[in-house]
Amino acid sequence: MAMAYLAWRLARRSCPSSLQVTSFPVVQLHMNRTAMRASQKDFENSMNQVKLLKKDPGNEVKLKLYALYKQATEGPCNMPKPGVFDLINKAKWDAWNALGSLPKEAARQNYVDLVSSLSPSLESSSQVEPGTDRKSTGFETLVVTSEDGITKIMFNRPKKKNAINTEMYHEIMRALKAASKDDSIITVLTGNGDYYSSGNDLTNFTDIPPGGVEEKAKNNAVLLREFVGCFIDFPKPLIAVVNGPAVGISVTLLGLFDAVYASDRVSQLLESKRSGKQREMRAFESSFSVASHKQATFHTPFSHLGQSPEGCSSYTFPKIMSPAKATEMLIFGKKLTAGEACAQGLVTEVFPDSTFQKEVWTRLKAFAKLPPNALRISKEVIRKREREKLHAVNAEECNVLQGRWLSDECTNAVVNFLSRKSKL
Ligand SMILES: CCCCCC/C=C/C(=O)SCCNC(=O)CCNC(=O)[C@H](O)C(C)(C)COP(=O)(O)OP(=O)(O)OC[C@H]1O[C@@H](n2cnc3c(N)ncnc32)[C@H](O)[C@@H]1OP(=O)(O)O
Repeated sequence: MAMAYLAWRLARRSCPSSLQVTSFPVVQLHMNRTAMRASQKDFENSMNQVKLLKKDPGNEVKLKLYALYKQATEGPCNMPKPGVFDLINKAKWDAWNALGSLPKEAARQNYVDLVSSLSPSLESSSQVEPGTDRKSTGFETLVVTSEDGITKIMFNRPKKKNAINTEMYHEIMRALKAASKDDSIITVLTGNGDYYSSGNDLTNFTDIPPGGVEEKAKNNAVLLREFVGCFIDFPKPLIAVVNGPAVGISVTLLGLFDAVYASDRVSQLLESKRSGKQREMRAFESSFSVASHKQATFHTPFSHLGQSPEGCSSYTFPKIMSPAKATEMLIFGKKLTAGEACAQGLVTEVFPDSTFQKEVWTRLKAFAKLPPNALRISKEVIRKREREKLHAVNAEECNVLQGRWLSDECTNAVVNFLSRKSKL
């Protein structure tokens, strides 16, 4: 009996409150010990789950996981405190040391609880495994699905950063036309892989038809005008889920969307790059062996490419963010973080990266439960005032671009891009 009591006292002292022994029946102690063995098993499963995380949970969560792991396996922090300039190890030490004398079992349970709270990013989110160019029926460059009242059009050229080639322009138009007529309530565009889209596929300028570059430029201008027109006239709420960097036309079109959601990784990683700390941030990321995802940035390098704005951005961007901010993006090619894009009105809302997909899709499913006719009619009330103007702007932008595509500035920029790797 004395041994059982001793076991009970030990169990009582080290049991996390969730397993607190309140009475002293041996069977209760046995059940709790089984629960603790289960939590050890859960702990090991959770460690494996962390390695399978599809979405980077963010540095704060990774520090918590590190600290709980150390506390659960080694007990209270037993490392000497790193120097102030050893940023990564100092952050880790602080996180572990903050747990004080938390018992190993409690740390283990907290670790399991934390990993299970990340479970949405363990499930397949809206992403298809990058690199697996899974084809939907009828599309080569997109994955189009329709469920929960949402038609999702996912750019699916992840190996080419979802660059939009001629085929993809046509497929996006076809998918939008089908979505405007199907029984879905809202339509969502997003990217598969680490990029939302790197914009126009620059090889679009290389397959020259018999009529020469003039015919190519004219054909591209006709295609672009029809493509942007589909976004101007799209009748349902159109929402962008910007899962990674967006470049060129994939950015300018956002001015024609009804909502744009992006994750906050931008502020963490792009700003650390700007402050020269990116090396530390990359090293820190790799110490958690979680696939580092590209931060969502918004870049319109038109001048660098010898080109000019499209997607009605020459009209929408000054209206959305002021002429000066539009100039910084469209003329000088300033790359924005999601936070900056949100501050300037191009992005509607920024979400924590660790919960981005879960929060956004929960919200979109709620939107899709709203009365469809009210949504369409409300969008029409807003869009009809601008529709004629937007089509006129689109026509003018395409005419200007048709000339730009024949310029030496554009030709040189495209050649430089396409030949850059051959120099390596
Ligand atoms: C009908 C015509 C309509 C025209 C409309 C007007 C539209 C204008 C625009 O959209 S302008 C903007 C065009 N886009 C760009 O200039 C981006 C070019 N790409 C890059 O700068 C880089 O690839 C990157 C910063 C997006 C990514 O860099 P990195 O992470 O180093 O990856 P890689 O460069 O190795 O890219 C992987 C792979 O993808 C190919 N690729 C990426 N983007 C494009 C692109 N826009 N066009 C063609 N190919 C692209 C890249 O070449 C690599 O291919 P490889 O692995 O070498 O085969």
